[in-house]
Formats: sequence, structure tokens, C-alpha cells
Amino acid sequence: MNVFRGLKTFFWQDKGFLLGSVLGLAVATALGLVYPLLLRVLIDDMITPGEYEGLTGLALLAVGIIVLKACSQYVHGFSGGRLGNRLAYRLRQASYKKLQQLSFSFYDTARTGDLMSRLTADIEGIRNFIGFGFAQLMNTGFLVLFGFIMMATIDWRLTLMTMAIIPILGYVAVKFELGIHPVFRSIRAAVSRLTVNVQENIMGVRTVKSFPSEEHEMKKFREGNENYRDNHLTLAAVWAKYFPAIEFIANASVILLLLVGGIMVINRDLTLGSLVSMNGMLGMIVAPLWNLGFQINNYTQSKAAGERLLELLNKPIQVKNNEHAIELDDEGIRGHVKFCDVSFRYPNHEHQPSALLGFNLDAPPGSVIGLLGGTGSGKSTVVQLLLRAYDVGDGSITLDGVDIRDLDLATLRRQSAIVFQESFLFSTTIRENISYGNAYASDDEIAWAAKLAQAHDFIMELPLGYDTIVGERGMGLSGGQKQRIAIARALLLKPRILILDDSTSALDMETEHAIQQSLRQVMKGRTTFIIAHRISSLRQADEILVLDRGRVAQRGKHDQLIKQPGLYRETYNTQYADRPEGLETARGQERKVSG
Ligand SMILES: Nc1ncnc2c1ncn2[C@@H]1O[C@H](COP(=O)(O)OP(=O)(O)OP(=O)(O)O)[C@@H](O)[C@H]1O
Repeated sequence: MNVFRGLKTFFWQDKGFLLGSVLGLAVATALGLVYPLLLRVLIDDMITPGEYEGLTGLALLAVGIIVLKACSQYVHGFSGGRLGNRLAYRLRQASYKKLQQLSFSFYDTARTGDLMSRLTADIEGIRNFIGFGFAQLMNTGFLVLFGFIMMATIDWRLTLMTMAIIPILGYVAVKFELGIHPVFRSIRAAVSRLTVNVQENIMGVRTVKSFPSEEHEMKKFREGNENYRDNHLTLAAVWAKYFPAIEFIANASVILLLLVGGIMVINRDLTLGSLVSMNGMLGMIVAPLWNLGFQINNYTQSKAAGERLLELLNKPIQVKNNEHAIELDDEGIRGHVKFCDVSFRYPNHEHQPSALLGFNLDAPPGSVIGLLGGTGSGKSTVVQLLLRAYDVGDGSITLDGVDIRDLDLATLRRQSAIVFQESFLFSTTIRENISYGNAYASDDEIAWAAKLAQAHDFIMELPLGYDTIVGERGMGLSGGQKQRIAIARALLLKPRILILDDSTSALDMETEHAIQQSLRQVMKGRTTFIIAHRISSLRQADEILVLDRGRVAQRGKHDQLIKQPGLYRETYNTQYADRPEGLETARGQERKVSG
């Protein structure tokens, strides 16, 4: 029940509907129990003595009961529907909000398929149970209670005898629940694994086919599918064991009533009408008890779903605003970034060496900082920390003198725009992709950003221009075209801090050069971080930092660095080794430097 206590905030505000759903069903049930009583009156007071005057009244009473029962059932259905759907809506909203709040470290290990199944199948399970299943479970309790009282008013000894079996039934039902709950938990986990499998296969279909790994994927899927099937077989085995037992016990009580009750009627200790009436009532009590297994099933499923959902909803948010977060005035931010002795190790990777160690940097407003280094040297980590994707371990990062941990997250991120190496485009028009995060941008502004990013010309060549829908994950565009749209998106924000994380890697030198020329005008007075593997992308930077396994190996301007022995010059030589002498001298500085 702890799970439902945890979910209380999502449904308790609709307690009126919860009450309506439970009471509606309870009243309908109680009214249903009146039929056998009417039957008793019909047999004992009319048919047996042959007195039929009251028949019309009895018929009218029956009609009245039918109408009332229908009304109660309507209240139950209406309230249950409202309750379940409103609860599901709130849960979906809260889960989605949580997904927005959770930090990058959560997504480092999260699996899309698993999250999708929590937001869909799990919420559906909870909706069904709280909307209807709960009322039905309560109804079973009401039926036993009301039925017991009514039967006892007819003949308490016979009632006690037949009802003595009910606790046994309850015991078996609880055992059943305990046995089936872990199986349901495994089934949910198996579904989630299967979903992850399918989702990754579809997302990575190009890799699967190019490598050709269809067989391997089939094997992986088969294992998941077998696991899912085996869990269902275990479920069927638990069912097979308990269901006949529940049915046997339920039937035993009816047989007992007919046997003992029959003898009592023969001995004139009980009227025939009373036996018929008690038999009708017992039948009404036992019918939902047969369903108790289904109801418990429903309960355990939704409990397992609730556990998984609460696990998501209660996940701690690693990076969030502190209590007195400072909201800087957007206009007032200058973009002075400082890293002071920053060291960082990724969460859950404590055993690995630090991704960044004793990192220092002073980037005055408007400066261009270049980051170069081998793969895994820590370049992306620097900018991730600046965006507070993770909080630094040791040291501090300041923006205009304020520690970014004390800054309002939205203020910080609004003023920093990043273009990732992998450009992500939403399945919508190019216009909406460029204006993402800047919904009020005019068409002119969008075109302005696209021109700076050297994207305007190719967009205009598309049949629908800016209205072209780029499809799921930006299919249909080349890597370079996607990168240019992503650059336009960042430029449109006119951020104080622009971060280009290897974001021109898919562009040819000429386009990259043109973008850099445009950037020079637009980024005047703004601080820019450029991560690149190509020296040509960095040569204009005010300071270039060469990283090696998380440490700054070299720093300085291009002209200084090519004169020093070290990683920078080695990279330069490697990249310019094959260039014809004439081209290099024409470009002035781009001379090959001998080791
Ligand atoms: N999300 C993460 N979780 C755990 N470790 C990570 C994560 N991201 C990066 N790392 C590790 O941190 C180190 C630095 O990675 P980083 O991405 O900063 O390197 P990089 O210089 O940007 O590399 P590349 O040029 O290949 O993009 C690497 O050892 C990497 O494996």
C-alpha cells in the first residue's frame, strides 16, 4: 500500500470521484442483493400461500431497484473514468516534468525504451486500478459484508456455516498475490528490455545493416523474447496452481449451503423462499470471489507499475537551483568566464581517472577560446561543466564573478548556446528548428541566423524552403546541412557565450571558413568556445588550450604554439604535412613548421 500512499498526491484531490466510484458500486451491489430477498417474499408470501395481491407492488419495487441500480452504476462508471483519467493525466505531466528536470548524469545511463514504457504502460496500469480496480476490490469486500448481514438475518447458523469458508478463500487469495507479484515485476522489466531492444534497433538501423548485424540483433531480441515468454509461463503456472483452488473453495460453500439448507427445508427449519434467497445471495458473493484472482492481478500489476513510476518521480535531481539562486539580468551579463582549479570525475565513474584536473582558464568577455586535444582529453567536459550539465568536483567556475552554482540555471543556460557535434533536429520545419528556444523570432531574424550559418542558400533551394519538414532526426539532410541549421539555431539566441563543440567537423573547409568570418561579426563582445580537431578552426582564437588526459598541456595563441615543441605543433604538422608549399605561403602563417 506504500506505493498508493506515494501516489496519493496525484489522486487525492479527486477523492470525491474516488468516493463516487466506490459508493456507486457499493450501492449497486447492495441493491443487487435485494433481488434474492424479493424472490423470498414471492415464494414464501405469495406463491406458497397462493396470495397474489402484492404482486404489482413487488414488480414496481423491482423496477425501482433496477432504475436505482442503473443510476448507481452510472455514478461508478462516471466517477471511476474521471478519477482514472485525471490521475493518468497528472502522472504523465509529472513524469514528463521530471524528465525535463533530471540532469545529464541521469540520461548518461537512462534507456529510452524503459522510460517510454514507464510513461505509457505503467501509467495505464495505475489508471485502470485506481479508476476501477480499486472500487471492484472494495466491492468484493462490500458484497461479503452486506451478503453476510442479509443472509444472517434469514438464518444465522446456516450463514456462519457457509461463510466459514470465506477466510480460507481470503488466505489462498493472499498467498496468490504474494506469489504473483514478483512475477509481474519481472514481466514489466522484461517488457522494458524488449522495448529498449526494439527502439535501439530502429534508431541504429543504419549501423545494424551496414555492419551486417541483423543475425546478432535477432539473437539479442530472441533472448529478450524468451525471457518475456518464460516469465509469462511462470505467471501461467502460478495461475494454474491457484485458480482451481480458489474456484473449488468458492463452490464448496454453495454445495454446503444446498446440502445443509436442503435438509433444513425438508425438516421445516427453513422456508423454501429463504433457501432460494440465500442461495441467490451466496451466488452473488461467490461470483466476484472467483474474480478475486483477476482483481488481485490488477492490483499487483498496478503496484509494480506504481513502484517503477515512483522510482522515476523520486529520482534526485543532481543539478538544480540552490535556494537563493541569483537571476542575472540578461542584458547585464557580460560573459566573463573563469575556471579556477577545476577538477572533475563523472558521476558513477569514480574508478576512472579524472576527466579534468586542475583546469584554469580566464576568458574575458568577447574572447575566443579554442580547445584542442586528442579524443577523450576532456574538451567537451570543459563546456559541459560551464553549462552546469554536471557540477564541478573541486574548484569553481564563475560567470561575471558569480559562481555558476549560485546562478539561476535558466539564466545561465539562456545566455549560453551550444552546438553539438551531433546536431539534433526535431521532426518539424526548418523554421521551427532554427527558432527552437526562441519562439518569438521573426522570419527575418531566422533568415539572418541562417545566412550567418551559411544555411540560407541551401534552405532556399529546397522546394518548401524554411517550411521543409526535416523528418525524424533530421533525415534527408546531409550532416553538414544539419550542422549549419544547428549553428543558426544557436546564433539566433544571440547568446553571451557561444559554444561550438566540434560542430563544424562535417563541413568542408570553405564553408567552415565562411561561417567563421560571419561569426567574427556576430560574436563581437560575446565569449566563444570552439572545440575542434582542425587547427584551421582555431587559429584565430585569443587563447588555445591543448588538453591531454584532462590536463592543460599547452596554452597560448596559434603563433606562439606552433613555435613550441609539443602536441599543438605535432597536430599542425600532421594536418598540414601534405599541403603544397605555394598554398601555405599564400596563407601567410600556415607554414609547415619543421619539428
Ligand atoms: N557522460 C560521461 N560519463 C562518464 N564518462 C564520460 C562521460 N563523458 C565523457 N566521459 C569521459 O571523460 C573523459 C573526457 O571526455 P570528453 O568527452 O570531455 O573528451 P573530448 O576531448 O571532448 O573527446 P572527443 O574529442 O572524442 O569528443 C573521457 O575519458 C570520457 O570517456
